[in-house]
Amino acid sequence: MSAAEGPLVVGVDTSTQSTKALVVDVATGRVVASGQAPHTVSSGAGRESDPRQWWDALCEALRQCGDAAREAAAVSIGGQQHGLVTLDAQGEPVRPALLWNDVRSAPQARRLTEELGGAKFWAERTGSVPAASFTVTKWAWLAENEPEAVRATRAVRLPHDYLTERLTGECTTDRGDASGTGWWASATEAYDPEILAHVGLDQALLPRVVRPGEVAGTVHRHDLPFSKGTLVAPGTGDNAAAALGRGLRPGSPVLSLGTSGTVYAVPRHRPADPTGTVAGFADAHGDWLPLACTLNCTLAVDRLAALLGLDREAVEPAGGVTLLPYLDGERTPNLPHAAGLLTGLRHDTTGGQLLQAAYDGAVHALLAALDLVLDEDADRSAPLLLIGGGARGTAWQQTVRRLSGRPVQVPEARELVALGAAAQAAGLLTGEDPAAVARRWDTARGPVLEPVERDGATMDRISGVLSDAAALLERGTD
Ligand SMILES: Nc1ncnc2c1ncn2[C@@H]1O[C@H](COP(=O)(O)OP(=O)(O)O)[C@@H](O)[C@H]1O
Ligand SMILES: O=C(CO)[C@@H](O)[C@H](O)COP(=O)(O)O
Repeated sequence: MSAAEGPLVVGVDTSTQSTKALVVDVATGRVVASGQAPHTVSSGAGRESDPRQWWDALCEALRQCGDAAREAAAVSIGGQQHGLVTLDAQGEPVRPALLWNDVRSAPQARRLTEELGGAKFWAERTGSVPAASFTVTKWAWLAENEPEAVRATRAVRLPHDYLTERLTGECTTDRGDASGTGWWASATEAYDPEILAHVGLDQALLPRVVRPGEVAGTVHRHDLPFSKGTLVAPGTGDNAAAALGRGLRPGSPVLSLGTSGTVYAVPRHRPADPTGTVAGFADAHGDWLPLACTLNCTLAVDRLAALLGLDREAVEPAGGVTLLPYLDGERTPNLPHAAGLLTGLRHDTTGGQLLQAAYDGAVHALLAALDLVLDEDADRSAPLLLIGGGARGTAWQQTVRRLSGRPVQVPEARELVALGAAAQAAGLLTGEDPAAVARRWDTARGPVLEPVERDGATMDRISGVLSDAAALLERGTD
C-alpha cells in the first residue's frame, strides 16, 4: 500500500480553521497519505471553539489517511498557540476554548502588565509582554467574567496539550507552546510561581513540560487507527512546529500567511522585547523563536474579496488607496479595539484596487515587524520563506515581493506545520535531531522568486495612515 522505504510517522497540524494529518515516510520525507477536517470558530464578540470538535476533526483526518496511519510508529501534534482549554474533573471542557484571536482579554493584558512590574519585567521574565492572545490574559478574563467556570476547572491545557493527552492519557505540554502562555518563564525555563499566584492559578492544574526529544507517552486508545504502543512525541505550537518542519537555521526568516500572519526567525540570544511587538517564544528544539503575529491575514483579505464580489486574485495596483484590514482588532500593531479602516477613496477607485490595498495593509504589518524580529546584523536580503495557506496565492506572493523587495521562496511542501510535527515524531524513532530530519527531507525545496524593486512609497503611506489615525484605531467602534 504505502510502499514506504522506512517506518512511517504521523504529523498533525490542528490550527484555527482545520486539522490536517500527514503520514510521512521517515526515510524519505514522502507524504504517503493525508487527511483534513474543518473546525468552526464563533463569530461576534469573542473567538471560541469546542475542543471536542478538534478531537473529532483529528479522528476524521486520521480516518482519511486510511491504513497508512495504522502502520505509523510515532505521532506528534502541532497546534494553534495560546488557546485556553479548561477541563472539569471528568476531563470534559468546562466551556469552549478561548482562542488566540479573541481580543476580549485586552484590558486584562494591560492590567497584568502594569500590576507585575511593567513591560520590561514581563519581557525579561517570560520573553514577552502580555497581549490579549496570551493564555494568562484569558485566564484572568475568565476569572473576572465567569468565576463559576474557573471554580469548575480541574485542568488547564493548550490546544495541542488537549489532543496529546487524549491520545496518551498523560498531561503533558512542551516548552514551545508553554512559552506562549505568559506563565512560563523563559528566563528559568519553568512555570513562574509569582505569575501563577498573581492570577490565582494552581500549578497542579497545568501539564508537565516534556523536554525536546523526550517521549510524551504512547497511544492508549483503541478507537483510533494506531497500533497499540505507538509513540507520542511532545508536539508543540504551530509556529514552532513549522520552524522544525523547515529545519530552520539563523538568518532565514519565515513569513506565514494563515488565519494569523506570523513572521519569525531563529536568533542568537533569548529574545526579550519590552515594546511587546516581538513575542520571545521558545522553540521545540531547545532554542528561541522571536515572533510577531497579526490577527488579520488570509481570512480578512478573503472577507474583503467576498464583500467586493471578487476572486481573491482579482487585484489591480492600489493607487492611493489605503486599507487597514483590522477586522478582528489587531495585535501587531497593538490595537485590540481597532476595526478596518479605508482611506483614499475616489470616484474612479476600483474593487480590484481596494482588494490590493487589503493585501498591502496585511503584509505591511508583518514586514514592519520583521525588522524587530531579526538580529541586528541579519542579512536583510536573504530570501523570505513564505508558508501557510496564503503562500499558494499569486496576489500574496506578489505583494510580499513588492513590499519587501526581497527574494521569496515558496516551498513545494504545503503543510510545514504537520511536516514539522512528523519530523519531531521521526526524531523519537531514529534518535536524530528533528531539524536535521526536516533538512534531510528537504522540506524547504521550492522555487525562489527573484527580488523586485521595493515599493517603499506604499509602506510609508500605510505607516503614515497608521500614525494619523492612531486615536481612531485605539478607540475602535465602541
Ligand atoms: N490558493 C490559495 N491562494 C490564496 N490563499 C489560499 C489558497 N489556498 C488557501 N488559502 C488561504 O489559506 C487560509 C488557510 O491557511 P492555513 O495556513 O491552513 O490556516 P490556519 O493554519 O490558520 O488554519 C485560508 O484562509 C485561505 O484564505
Ligand atoms: O497566536 C499565534 C502566534 O502567536 C497564531 O499564529 C496561532 O498560533 C494561530 O495560528 P494559525 O491557526 O493561523 O496557524
